[in-house]
Amino acid sequence: MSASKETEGAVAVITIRNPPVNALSQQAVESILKVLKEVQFDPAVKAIVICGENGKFSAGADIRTFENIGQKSDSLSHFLEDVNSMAEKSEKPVIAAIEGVALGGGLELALGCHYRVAHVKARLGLTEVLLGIFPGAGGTQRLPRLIGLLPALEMITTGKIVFAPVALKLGLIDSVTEDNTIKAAIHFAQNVIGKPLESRRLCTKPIQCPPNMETIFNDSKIKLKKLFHGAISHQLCVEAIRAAVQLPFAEGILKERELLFSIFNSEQARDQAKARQYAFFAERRVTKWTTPSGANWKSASPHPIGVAAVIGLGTMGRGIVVCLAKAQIQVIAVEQDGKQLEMGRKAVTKILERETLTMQQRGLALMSDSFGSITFTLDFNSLKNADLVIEAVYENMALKKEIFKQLSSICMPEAFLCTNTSGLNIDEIASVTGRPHLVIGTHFFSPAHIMKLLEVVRGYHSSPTTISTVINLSKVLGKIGVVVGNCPSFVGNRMMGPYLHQAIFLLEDGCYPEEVDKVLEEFGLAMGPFRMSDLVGLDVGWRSRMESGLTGPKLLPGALVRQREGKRYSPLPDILCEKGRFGQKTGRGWYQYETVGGRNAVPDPWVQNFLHDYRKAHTIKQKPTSQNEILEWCLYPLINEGFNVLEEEIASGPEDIDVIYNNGYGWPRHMGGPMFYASMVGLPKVLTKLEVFYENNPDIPSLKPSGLLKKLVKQGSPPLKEWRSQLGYQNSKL
Ligand SMILES: CC/C=C\CC(=O)SCCNC(=O)CCNC(=O)[C@H](O)C(C)(C)COP(=O)(O)OP(=O)(O)OC[C@H]1O[C@@H](n2cnc3c(N)ncnc32)[C@H](O)[C@@H]1OP(=O)(O)O
Repeated sequence: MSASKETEGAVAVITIRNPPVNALSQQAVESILKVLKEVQFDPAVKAIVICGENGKFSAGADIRTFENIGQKSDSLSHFLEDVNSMAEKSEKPVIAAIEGVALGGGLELALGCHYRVAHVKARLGLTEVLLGIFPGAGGTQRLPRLIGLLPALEMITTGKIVFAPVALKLGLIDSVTEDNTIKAAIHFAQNVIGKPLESRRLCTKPIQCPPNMETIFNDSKIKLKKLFHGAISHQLCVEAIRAAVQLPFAEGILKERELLFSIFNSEQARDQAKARQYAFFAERRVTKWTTPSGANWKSASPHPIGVAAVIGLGTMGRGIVVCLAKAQIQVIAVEQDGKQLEMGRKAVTKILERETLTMQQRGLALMSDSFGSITFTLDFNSLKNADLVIEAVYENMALKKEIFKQLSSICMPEAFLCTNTSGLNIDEIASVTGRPHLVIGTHFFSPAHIMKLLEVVRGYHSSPTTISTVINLSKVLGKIGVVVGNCPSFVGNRMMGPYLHQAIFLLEDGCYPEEVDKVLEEFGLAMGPFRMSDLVGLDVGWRSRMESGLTGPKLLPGALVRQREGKRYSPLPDILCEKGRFGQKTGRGWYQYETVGGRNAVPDPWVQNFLHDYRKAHTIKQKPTSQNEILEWCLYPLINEGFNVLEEEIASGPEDIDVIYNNGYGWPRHMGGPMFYASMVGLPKVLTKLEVFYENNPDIPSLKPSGLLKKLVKQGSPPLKEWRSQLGYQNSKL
């Protein structure tokens, strides 16, 4: 953890060294300061280049030291600003040579330099806000001065990362190179020796501001509130940028400091920051997967995938083809019906065209000159060339088994066979093949080319190599793969079950869909349960309930309307489906939409009358329900199911569940994930509430508190990072 200096003629090169990403720890910053001072006073040095070791400039402050949030990151920013200020005031030109990443404090350091030279593949951003804080080392004051108010406002308030070509257009950097960045920066430095530096010092630069600034700031705050719900740091960013506009630089720096300090002084803001930082490390933690049998990420090496095949070109299949092609993997896309194949081809081509445009706008055209080639075919035999096959036909066990039987005989003996299912039994599918160890579940989320989550479902026989290969593939696809066990609905959807039932019971008891959705959306969920159900399609669950005899022709005669096998049951969604109200796809569901396929959910008087009549018919008394009761009634059973999932070793740790919810189910990151949220609320409180709920509703089994939750409370509610040790994964070799 140090910074070192070498000289190249009259140019001193300071290299930041703190593997793996040259994070700016206190020690690293001290070291940079020391070397920077040294070269200032060395008469042989006429210019200074600052770079990072191993192709990475710096990923910003060392987040590992933030655990003590309130002291460390706050003082670290002040300290880093001292370095930035020293570089800025230097009488010798200082050039940042940016390779890999310049993020957070890393970019703030580069902003303190007089010039910035970056490699074409470098990524730059002030990402602090995504960790619940904001740039506190001059970033909010310097960036608007460099690139203008509006682009700076966007970058700082959203944590947006830009690639070097875009950074060049924005004026964030001065030069882009495809060659050796440090050499290019040294060359650049030699050319600017002796040139006046005053105009290069951002602290002296005025900000170009549009006349309607107040409107811009207010609109920005409203937009951020919608986008990030109750997240405080985004709002504070706007205030800091307002200070940059209204105050001289030195006073702006003080205001930035004061606002950053206010985060550490507010319990809510501090909790949000902790949640976001936890979410960051949870995503890294899940890559170090482990299984109950003791296999883990270290015990197997992934196989590279050159050719992948996708069977079925419905919505999911098309999305999967797109993400494989974008990762430059050669794709064989198979359909059994000519018309479907043609529709699939057109849809994939259209998505890829859109993606190309987006990439060009993000300045990525240079890097993605080609997608992986795609062969669209009706010929199943072409699958013999694939290293890995992803079956993505609709959810029907008989059909999937038929396909896997064929795959077993057509594919190379070492080819991996994946099934894209949201809940079917992986072992049953694997059982028809001669290679169950190479069979695994890959639960993609819709739209598959956009959603980051991939639930990787290990079957009983899935080998560590198979798991490792698919986890590696998820990374290649830019996704986060989370290894889960094989049980009905796996982790995410299984936990959704009790949550959705609870929400529907609220409608029986007197609430309306929009009321329930509002509470959960204000909590921060991307969509409330009813808007989400309308988006997914109410018919999906209806079909599965008909299949399992809960409703429809298979329902046993004499079954009570609101009970199944002694458990509370609500027929409300079944009735909606019987009336053709499937959600957005039919223009009517829990809400009404302007058109079939419309997205703008409007409360529907028909639903309100229908609920009113239903309650009357079943003599249900309308109970007043507070916002807090709605929240606890819906979220605590979801969390409880999370504890069951952990106890049954379906998820290997709370982080796995939280990563699934943050990336697949629109859980607000500033709440960390459902298990983190439970730990913040306090396990005794969650348990007590569940006990009361269950006592009053013994016909709802999902309210019965999980054994693991009770055990943890009995043990004095240890912190979340210790829960894993209470699970059955003791034989893990981590
Ligand atoms: C000085 C105070 C002022 C400013 C405040 C800040 O700067 S806050 C920090 C802002 N920085 C960021 O938000 C960057 C966070 N990191 C990333 O986005 C990615 O890690 C990155 C740098 C793009 C690299 O991604 P990649 O996929 O290549 O690797 P991975 O994410 O697995 O990271 C590798 C290991 O490095 C650890 N790590 C990454 N960034 C930091 C960091 N800033 N501080 C500490 N550690 C960091 C990461 O946890 C991985 O560790 P491992 O033990 O291997 O899991």
